[in-house]
Amino acid sequence: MKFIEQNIQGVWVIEPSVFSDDRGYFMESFRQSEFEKFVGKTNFIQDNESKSSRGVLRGLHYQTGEHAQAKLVRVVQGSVLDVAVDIRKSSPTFGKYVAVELTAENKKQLFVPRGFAHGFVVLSDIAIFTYKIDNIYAPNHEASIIWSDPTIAIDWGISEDEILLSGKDKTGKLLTEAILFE
Ligand SMILES: Cc1cn([C@H]2C[C@H](O)[C@@H](COP(=O)(O)OP(=O)(O)O[C@H]3O[C@H](C)C(=O)[C@H](O)[C@H]3O)O2)c(=O)[nH]c1=O
Repeated sequence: MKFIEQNIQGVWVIEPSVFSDDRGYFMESFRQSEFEKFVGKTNFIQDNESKSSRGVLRGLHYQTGEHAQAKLVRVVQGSVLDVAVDIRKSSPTFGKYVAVELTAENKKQLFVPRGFAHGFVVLSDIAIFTYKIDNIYAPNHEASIIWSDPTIAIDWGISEDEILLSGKDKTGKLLTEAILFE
């Protein structure tokens, strides 16, 4: 299992070791001791899964204040471009983002720390997205930043007319209006 810190401190790409044979493959998708050696103490308490079709963009989401969530995300079918945006006002990388293609083939995972907005866009016909979070779902403390925020200027890798959004995501706030982290 390889841990590669990204160009924003605290954001990690994890590449599990895959053992293939004539039956298929085996891999450890998560080992707490290894994870904590690189990323630090994290207590994941909830697993989520979503299925989406090509062009669906879920994000940019986060939970505010003490309800903030760290996420360990991966794709088990298809492929997505996954994006984590630093929205901590005091961070030297405030407003900067990491974008990584996560696919069922490359088996890459992305660790998104608390203090980040997170989202992904589906690049394959179907994508099944599964992830661990370290703080319980708090619907009254959810917030969204619009996917097309001009200050962040994310290159999603697909044309705007292909993007499918929920009603909530169509009304995400600009970074300049959003509730941020210290
Ligand atoms: C997130 C969540 C949702 N729900 C229910 C609430 C709605 O009835 C339904 C769909 O929720 P939503 O449209 O917010 O799902 P996503 O757009 O996939 O939201 C997620 O998308 C991006 C990628 C994220 O990083 C967050 O984990 C999360 O915000 O599931 C729950 O019951 N528990 C939960 O933890």
